Amino acid sequence: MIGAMTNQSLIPVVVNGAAGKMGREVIKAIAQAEDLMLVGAVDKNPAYLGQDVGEVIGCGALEVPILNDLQSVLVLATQEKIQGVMVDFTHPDSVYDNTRSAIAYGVRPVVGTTGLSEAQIKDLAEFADKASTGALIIPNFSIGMVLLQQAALQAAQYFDHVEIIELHHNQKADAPSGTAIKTAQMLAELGKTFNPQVVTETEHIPGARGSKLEEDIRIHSVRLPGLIAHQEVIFGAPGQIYTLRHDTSDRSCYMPGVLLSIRKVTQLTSLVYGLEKIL
Ligand SMILES: NC(=O)C1=CN([C@@H]2O[C@H](COP(=O)(O)OP(=O)(O)OC[C@H]3O[C@@H](n4cnc5c(N)ncnc54)[C@H](OP(=O)(O)O)[C@@H]3O)[C@@H](O)[C@H]2O)C=CC1
Ligand SMILES: O=C(O)C1=N[C@H](C(=O)O)C[C@H](O)C1
Repeated sequence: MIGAMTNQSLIPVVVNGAAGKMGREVIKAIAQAEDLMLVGAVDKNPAYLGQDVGEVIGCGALEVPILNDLQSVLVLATQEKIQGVMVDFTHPDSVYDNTRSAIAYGVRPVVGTTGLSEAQIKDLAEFADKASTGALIIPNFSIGMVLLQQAALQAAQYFDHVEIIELHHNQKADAPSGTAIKTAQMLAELGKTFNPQVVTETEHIPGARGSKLEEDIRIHSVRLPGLIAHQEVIFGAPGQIYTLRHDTSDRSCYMPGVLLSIRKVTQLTSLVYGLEKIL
């Protein structure tokens, strides 16, 4: 129980991508959280410009208009007594600039948008360090995915062969998914050699064997309407297959992780990559 909180003790939050699939869920979750206060909603979709974000998402007026200028909304967040947080669920093309802007304004970013390169994450980490600003980059906010990744790390102690299949709705802009990349990176960090080649392979159609990220770990991406977000990590050994699978059936599954991240980022002074590091 959080108890009676005055406006001055609430964490001010800006949501970027507020009218999108994830942004809408995040707005609802913030509106129901007693310790958070929505101070800004940003979206580039012109259909919603100037409209009350609560009305747009169907949860009743929240007295927060959807604006399209992130910088001016970040300024609003800096006028509160407590340092603000920006939650970003926008697009791979803009997430780097959005995150840099938030750090520059002293607003702590919680980044759910995928598609940042390793170099961009490194650069943002250095920028956050210099500014002593907490920042979170979380490719997947669901607890089920953290558990899958932990199980994969355990299984990797006993299996030398592994491939990843990620399956998403066909409105997804980036491939492979941020989650699949993070999963492959976590496996690679174990420092073992995966998938020793047993024959010389020829791809008669380029891409047939998927993309290869770290340590020869292949990722295969499926895009279909009807899917939300799914991932399999498949381990193979002579005579056996061990499959780990996570299925998302509703985007509400990400909200406990998003709320936790908003609260945790206020206690950080550097950038952290991955939900598993703040649980
Ligand atoms: N970390 C996690 O757990 C999860 C991450 N994601 C990631 O989050 C991102 C968003 O996903 P989703 O909500 O499904 O996508 P949507 O396309 O449904 O929503 C994105 C919203 O952001 C708007 N937008 C795009 N660019 C900008 C910008 N530069 N400034 C402000 N608003 C912008 C879009 O407007 P318009 O429609 O006009 O383009 C749209 O309204 C993706 O990268 C996805 O992979 C998704 C689910 C979970
Ligand atoms: O676009 C999505 O939907 C999702 N994107 C994230 C990713 O790229 O990993 C997280 C989740 O898979 C849903």
